[in-house]
Amino acid sequence: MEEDHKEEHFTVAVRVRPFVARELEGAAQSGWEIPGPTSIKEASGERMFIYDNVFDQNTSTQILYEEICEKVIWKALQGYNGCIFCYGQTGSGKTFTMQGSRKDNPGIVPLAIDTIFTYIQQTPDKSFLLRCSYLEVYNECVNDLLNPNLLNLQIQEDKQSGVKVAGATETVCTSVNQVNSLLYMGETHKQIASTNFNMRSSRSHTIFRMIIESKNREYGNADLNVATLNLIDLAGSEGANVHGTAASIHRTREMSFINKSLLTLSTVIMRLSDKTNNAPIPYRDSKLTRLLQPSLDGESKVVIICNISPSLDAYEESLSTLKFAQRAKKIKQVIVKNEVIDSKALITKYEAEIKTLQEKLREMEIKLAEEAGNQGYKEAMIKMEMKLHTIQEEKDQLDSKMENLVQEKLELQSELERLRSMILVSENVRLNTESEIFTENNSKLNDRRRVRLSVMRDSTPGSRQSIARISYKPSEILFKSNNDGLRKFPTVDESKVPDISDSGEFRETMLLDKLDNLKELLESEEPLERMSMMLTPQEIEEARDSIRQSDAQENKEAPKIDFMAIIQEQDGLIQNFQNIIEEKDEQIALLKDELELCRGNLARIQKQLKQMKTK
Ligand SMILES: Nc1ncnc2c1ncn2[C@@H]1O[C@H](COP(=O)(O)OP(=O)(O)OP(=O)(O)O)[C@@H](O)[C@H]1O
Repeated sequence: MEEDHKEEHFTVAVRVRPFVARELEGAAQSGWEIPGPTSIKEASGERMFIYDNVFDQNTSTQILYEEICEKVIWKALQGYNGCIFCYGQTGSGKTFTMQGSRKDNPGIVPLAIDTIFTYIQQTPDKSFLLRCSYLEVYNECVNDLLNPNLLNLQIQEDKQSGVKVAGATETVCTSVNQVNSLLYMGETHKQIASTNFNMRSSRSHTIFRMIIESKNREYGNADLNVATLNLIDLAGSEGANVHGTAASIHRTREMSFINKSLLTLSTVIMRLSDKTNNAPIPYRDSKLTRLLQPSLDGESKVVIICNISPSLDAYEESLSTLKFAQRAKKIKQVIVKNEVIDSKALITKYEAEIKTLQEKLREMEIKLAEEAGNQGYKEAMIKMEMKLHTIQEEKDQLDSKMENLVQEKLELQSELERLRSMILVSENVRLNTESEIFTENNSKLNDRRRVRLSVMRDSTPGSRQSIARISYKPSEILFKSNNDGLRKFPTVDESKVPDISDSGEFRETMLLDKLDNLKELLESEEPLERMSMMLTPQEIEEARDSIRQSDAQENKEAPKIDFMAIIQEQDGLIQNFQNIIEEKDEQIALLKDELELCRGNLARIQKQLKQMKTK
């Protein structure tokens, strides 16, 4: 059940009716003044009372209803119990306020019926069930006003449905007219009698009860609310001397029951207003308070309208009513909403709640998926950027490797060119070698060649490649050694040296002549001395050493040079270079493929990244 603490739920109002004809016939002296909308004061004294509302003689029931009653009806339509009752001495205007005159001054009951049906009409998303009963408590008996045969009905109580009148007629009403018919029928069965103060005095407490069931159409029986609205017209209290001697025993008995029940009501109200008193509240002391218990002990929105006569003649009764209202004013009420605990309705309600929760869950799942998607997207971006970076690095490395390979290839090609030029030199040598082999009769030339080779060998020990590195200059012969750079020997008169570009045997003869001359020069001391102008002392010494070594070698049998082997070795070397170049070419081709792949990946990843960033 849902509690509602926000509003004041126990409203106490005072209504002062106008003077009636009977009173106007007399002095019609006013006993009360109404200084403001919430206060009432003794006309001839200083006593003043404050309530939630004080309505003067000129206030219509319609205004009173709208001010304090309509909200109770609205609450009942939302599932909160409501109770409106009129309290006051006989002839003070209770019935006028509660029932009114149907045409000119409708009372609270018809106005409430109008409100209920108008609301039902204007609320298509809800369905309602309205059940009406009309009861009276007369001489401590509960009678059914809708069925005069149902008298002295039993009040039953259980935790589930609260206080109920067993067997009371409950008529399902579907229209205003139907309810009005019921009211009319009930009033015909009411205990009415003539009193000194009222020609048609209600001798019973009447309770018009409407049970309003409402449910939201969408959820079936879920959210089924049931509210009980009690609209009570109490019998008027009377003083013992009211009927005077004319009062019959029957009327005295009536009066006794009325006063007793009103006294009990007054006690209950007093106890409810005094929270310091923990004694049980005497609801059971009267049928009226038993029936009103659910409304009074905190389950209903309650409005008490205390009706008084304006006349000074009724001062004591009016004062008594105002005191009762003062006690009631102290009651603090917290109301609760009644929801049906029917298992079927509960299942439907839980199903509706599950459905709502499932929808919420689905919404959350979608949200989470979107967030996860965003997260995944971010992670994918980071991964791709890292991959892009790695591929970029790989590409740079491949570029640099490729550059190195191309450089190596160029160097190799250059070396190959040089080797090829060597071949040319070797071929020349081969030609000479062949002439050496096949021209046996040219012994002088043969001797000279032997000498030349000997000199060359001595000058470049252990290196046959150095032979290929011999270079000719007009003024000197240079022997380039792998180990110690150049050894320089001066030639004879430069002007007489023929142009070495001349080919053939002449060039070789000239060279051999130069060598012969050099040898001769080196063999004598004198020429060496003369050569000192041209050579440094160290060079002269080196030349002498060379001659000595040469002499020593001359004594031995000069080894025969295998020119074919040298040439073959050169050819092998060239072949090796060619192989290496081919290998490099293959590597370059592979690298090119890899680079192409890298470029493709790079472009793809960059495109993906661009797409992701534009999302
Ligand atoms: N506000 C009012 N304006 C005009 N007439 C009123 C008003 N209140 C009451 N009356 C008239 O006063 C008379 C007594 O009113 P009513 O019958 O409602 O008193 P009551 O408190 O119900 O009395 P009882 O307890 O004896 O039934 C009626 O004639 C009624 O028309």
